[in-house]
Amino acid sequence: MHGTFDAADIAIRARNVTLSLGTGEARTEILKGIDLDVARGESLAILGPSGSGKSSLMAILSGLERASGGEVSIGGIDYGPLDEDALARARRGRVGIVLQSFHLLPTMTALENVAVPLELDGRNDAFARAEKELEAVGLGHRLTHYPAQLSGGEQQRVAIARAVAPGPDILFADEPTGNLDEKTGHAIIDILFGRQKANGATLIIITHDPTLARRCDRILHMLDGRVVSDQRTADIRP
Ligand SMILES: Nc1ncnc2c1ncn2[C@@H]1O[C@H](COP(=O)(O)OP(=O)(O)OP(=O)(O)O)[C@@H](O)[C@H]1O
Repeated sequence: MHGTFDAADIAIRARNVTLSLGTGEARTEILKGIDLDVARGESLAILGPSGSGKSSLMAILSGLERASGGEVSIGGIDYGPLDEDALARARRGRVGIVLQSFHLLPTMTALENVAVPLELDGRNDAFARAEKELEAVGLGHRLTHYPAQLSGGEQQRVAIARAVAPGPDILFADEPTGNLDEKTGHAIIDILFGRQKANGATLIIITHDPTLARRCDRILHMLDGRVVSDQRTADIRP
């Protein structure tokens, strides 16, 4: 396995992570023992067929969901003993997440969706910063629109602006270009990689796009709840 680093350089560490969901006969083993170290500042693409467990792994690594077994630590903090409040506090401002289903608040405008989390974090430049982030994703003209008044791709871009606005140490994105045309998709990816470089952030992207995967430092392939290959992009032949 690639990715064995000094403890201080590790952004994410997972050991024998398992996830089982459902009860009785419907109980399914979704993750079957994942071991993974991701270095600070590294970019990692997760590829694999539908249902292989990519989103489930991201949910656990980002702290949105609890593993059934094993250990997960982010930036040296062990998630296991933390209660929900402590976990939320540990993640706030340090972990940015862009999910497939955006999770925008329907009663807030695009600007408020990005600014309010910053405000809750105690930043007094929340609205100015949110406006800048929305301009960076090409939505300067949609600040006062509500999610229902935005296209899927525009909602995607609001979700990305919201995730990157606090300058997180670790950025997770689940198929960030899935709803975007090719040109907008490339622009969004440039923003994600730009942020990663500028902040020395760690970037983890689930994608079905091999070209996007190749822009990452490292590519992980999943199959049936397991990591079946883990390669540095520089070692992959063209
Ligand atoms: N709450 C649940 N109860 C039971 N099974 C679930 C639940 N959530 C997800 N699964 C199953 O877990 C497996 C992995 O799902 P996951 O969404 O992690 O896959 P994925 O690789 O991200 O797929 P995709 O590329 O389609 O998004 C799937 O077979 C899915 O049906």
